[in-house]
Amino acid sequence: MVMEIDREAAVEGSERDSCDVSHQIVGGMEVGGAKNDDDDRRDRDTCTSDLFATERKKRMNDGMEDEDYDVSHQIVGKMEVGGAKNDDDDRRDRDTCTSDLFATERKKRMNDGMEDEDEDGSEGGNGTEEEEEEEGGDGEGEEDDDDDEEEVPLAVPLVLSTSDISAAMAAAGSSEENLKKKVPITIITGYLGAGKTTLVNYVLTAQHGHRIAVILNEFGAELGIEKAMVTDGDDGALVEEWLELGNGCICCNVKHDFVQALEQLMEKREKFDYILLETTGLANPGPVAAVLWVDDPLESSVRLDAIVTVVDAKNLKRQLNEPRVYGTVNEASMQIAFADVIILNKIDLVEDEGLEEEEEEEEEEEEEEEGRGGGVNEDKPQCQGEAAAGSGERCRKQQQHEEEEEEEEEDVKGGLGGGGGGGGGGGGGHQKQQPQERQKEKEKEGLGGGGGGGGGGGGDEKVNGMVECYRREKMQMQMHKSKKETKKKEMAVEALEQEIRRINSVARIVRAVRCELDLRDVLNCRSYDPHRSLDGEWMDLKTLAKSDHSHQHDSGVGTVSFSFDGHVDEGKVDRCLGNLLWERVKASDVYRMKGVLNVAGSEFKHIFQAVHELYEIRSGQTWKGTEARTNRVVAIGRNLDLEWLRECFMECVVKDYPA
Ligand SMILES: Nc1nc2c(ncn2[C@@H]2O[C@H](COP(=O)(O)OP(=O)(O)OP(=O)(O)O)[C@@H](O)[C@H]2O)c(=O)[nH]1
Repeated sequence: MVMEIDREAAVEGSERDSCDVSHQIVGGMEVGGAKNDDDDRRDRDTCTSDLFATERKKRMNDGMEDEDYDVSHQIVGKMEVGGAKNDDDDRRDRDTCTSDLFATERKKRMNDGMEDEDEDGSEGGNGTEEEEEEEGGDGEGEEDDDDDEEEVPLAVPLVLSTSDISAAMAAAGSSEENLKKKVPITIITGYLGAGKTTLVNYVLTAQHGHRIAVILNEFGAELGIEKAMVTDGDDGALVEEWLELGNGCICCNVKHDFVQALEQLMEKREKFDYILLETTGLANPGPVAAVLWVDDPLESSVRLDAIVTVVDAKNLKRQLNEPRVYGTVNEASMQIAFADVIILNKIDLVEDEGLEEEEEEEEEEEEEEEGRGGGVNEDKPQCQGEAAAGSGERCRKQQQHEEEEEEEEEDVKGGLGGGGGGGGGGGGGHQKQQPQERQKEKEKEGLGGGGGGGGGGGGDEKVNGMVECYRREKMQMQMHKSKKETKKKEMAVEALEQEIRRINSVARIVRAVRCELDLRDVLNCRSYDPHRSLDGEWMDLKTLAKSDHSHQHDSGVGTVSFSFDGHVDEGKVDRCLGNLLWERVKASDVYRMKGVLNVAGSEFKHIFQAVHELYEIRSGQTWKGTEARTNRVVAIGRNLDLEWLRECFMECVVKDYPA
């Protein structure tokens, strides 16, 4: 089953009253005065949202759980718009969900050849002007250019089985072909100053063979600034098309404008084959992603490729812990939560803050070990091959000590030999020799007598030796220091990755400086492609969900994953997902979800996915003979309770289902 949004429908939703649309859907339904003005978007949104919520609640009350889980169908028959409209408690903007249903309806109607039937769900309902136009239309569901004559999308039952999908595919060409026709769009999000523009510039100037259109979302006052920062190349050669969205944040007040602007951009689609969308630093990518996540193979001309979140490695901790008004979520956490790919940028600026203690302890341990073993430590600087001369001071003292010893010996010998000398200083004076050898040499020197003046030369060599010793020691110290620094930095970066993982345990993390990375990490990721093998998606989904798992950041945002056995009732899972995403039971807020289901009566794995308030359940590949038919679920959101979520899903398991 697919719950999706249609951009056209969304445009319609923004251009006219959504309640009006609902009115068309349900035929004789009373919508009250909501139809009139389009100056009050909030009312409209509430209205459409409530249509959905009300219907769901009603269905539950009516004990319809065991019926066909055709939510949209039920809505057509049972919506009560008037009362629902005033439910101010529902803060969520569900207009996308309703748009989605409307679009779905229209598609289904086309597939079913129902154009001539009365769709309004109320017998004998009056056909509206729009419906009449649609009936007389071309059957392709094309929008009429004239606003006044726009088609009205309708809600209908939608149960996509594999055969439905195959049929749709066959009608539209193969999925691969179709996918190619769609323009991929990558959402680039990230906190203020994280490096989003740097990434856009990097992509634009790299070799990838794409003709790229860039969409920039800026706050009104900044309009033009962001564009000026993007490298456009000579004569604008690097950017095929621009789209600037001002007047606010794309995730809230310019969402509708965005959809419209995107439509206009798509009219020039022959000029580009890839879109990069850079959001403002404070954007919540969820609603935008939901708008773009149009998964039907027939309808959309764009496909959401991936949400790429750029993270500022230097400031991440501070940003994640920035206090927020109670009940609201830190944008930085949200952006990480929604990500398919996270670029941990600016790692050149990562400092080893907070690691001193750990590091000192480590150092102490090393030294202790050294003291115990007395052996050579490769990391430690050594003086002229001497083992474990740990510091310049030690080197100097050791050398001084050896020199003094030598001088003493020489004095004695000089006295004995009667002819002073020191015999040439033995090439540097502090070379270590076996005592016996040294003794022999000294004896020779003494016996040879004379040789005065050689001592001076020996002194020079000693100085040279000292210099050489210090030079080597300095080099070794530097190497040691840089090794230590690299190690500390590595530990600091790992700590940041762990922090990210506590929020989103499944996104791919790519480290970068100035966003220089392998372009395959950000382009054509196909993160939302239902035909892609599960192995490649949210990389750890398979392994992650094998055992129950719950990570949560201090902000309350985190990842939970679990698995369970049994055959599930798809309809129940559908309702379960609806509840989780729309009802916010137990104050939970699910941002992203993915999973594999073992659906009763099906030989196919069913893959479900949720983004913001939209979700889909699709049948995928067949279960292999030897494969364990385990249900697996991964969810990212706020205040997620593993046990409770697990229970919700477990309730969907069909009891006594034959093995
Ligand atoms: N040292 C360092 N600086 C970086 C790196 N990446 C980006 N910068 C710098 O960080 C600053 C902000 O980068 P932008 O790309 O403008 O960041 P942004 O996310 O687009 O910023 P806003 O649009 O203001 O939210 C610029 O001065 C960049 O040159 C990096 O990896 N290391």
